[in-house]
Amino acid sequence: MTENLAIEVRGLRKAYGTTVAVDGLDLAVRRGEVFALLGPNGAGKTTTVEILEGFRRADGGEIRVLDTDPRAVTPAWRARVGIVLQSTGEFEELTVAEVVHHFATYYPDADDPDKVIERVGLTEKRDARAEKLSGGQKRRLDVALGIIGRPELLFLDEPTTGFDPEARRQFWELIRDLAAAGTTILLTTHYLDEAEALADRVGVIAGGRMVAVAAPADLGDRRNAMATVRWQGPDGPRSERTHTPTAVVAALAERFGGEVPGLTVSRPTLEDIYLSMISKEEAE
Ligand SMILES: Nc1ncnc2c1ncn2[C@@H]1O[C@H](COP(=O)(O)OP(=O)(O)OP(=O)(O)O)[C@@H](O)[C@H]1O
Repeated sequence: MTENLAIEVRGLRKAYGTTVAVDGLDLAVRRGEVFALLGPNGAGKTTTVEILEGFRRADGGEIRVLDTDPRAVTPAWRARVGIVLQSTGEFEELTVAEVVHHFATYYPDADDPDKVIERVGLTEKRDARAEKLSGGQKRRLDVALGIIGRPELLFLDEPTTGFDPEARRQFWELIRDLAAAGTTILLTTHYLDEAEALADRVGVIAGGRMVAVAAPADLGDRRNAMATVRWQGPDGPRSERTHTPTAVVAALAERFGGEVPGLTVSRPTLEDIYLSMISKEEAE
């Protein structure tokens, strides 16, 4: 398998009874990359991620995670991988500081627990019991537990669900810091702006298969998608879809003899592209 890949998967398959959750999925995540998995509810994202984490057994396929098949993992491999699941909450009685200090003892080269508590923005809550935390604060604690072992590879399953906008921005900064320090990150998210803000590449899963992989700016040939030019005409709002928005704007500027009233130029957002991709897949 290829050396510079943190994750390499070919032909992954997993069924639950007659439900085929993952149906021949391929995935390659480079070392040091932030990779976001997108896909509708039930597409197979969590199943895939949990197989990569060694928590579920695949029915078939070749899988390498940090050069190891997760069907045969060792404690040494576990220590190199950080995991933030969709929900935890087994440590309700302990304080934030106690939980994080406790988890630090599991790892050979753990980070400083107080530093980690600060990084996730829980310093003010360090002595609060986990059961007293708000939903978003619990999620931050989950993230602290995912990164306390200084993982080479971090899995984040819908990490910012329940975060307020400020907490989300802080979390994004944390992810950028981790990525800048060389951590490979695989995240699943339903927030397209999050994928766009964080991911080097996104992979779209539909019906248990990978249907597209690209940088967010390139997904679905987005860079070359038609632009829409809008402006305020004498009789009301006007718009024109075009591959050459600059030429349209130049012509408008000439026609108006200067500033064009209400001028905007827009291209499809990542969400627009994603939704059209998914509806095409569902139609097939
Ligand atoms: N433990 C299980 N037993 C039976 N079926 C399951 C189980 N886990 C998942 N499935 C089914 O497998 C399919 C894929 O589910 P999965 O949780 O992997 O999707 P997902 O992409 O993570 O969805 P979401 O965005 O809702 O989290 C779904 O049809 C789901 O109902």
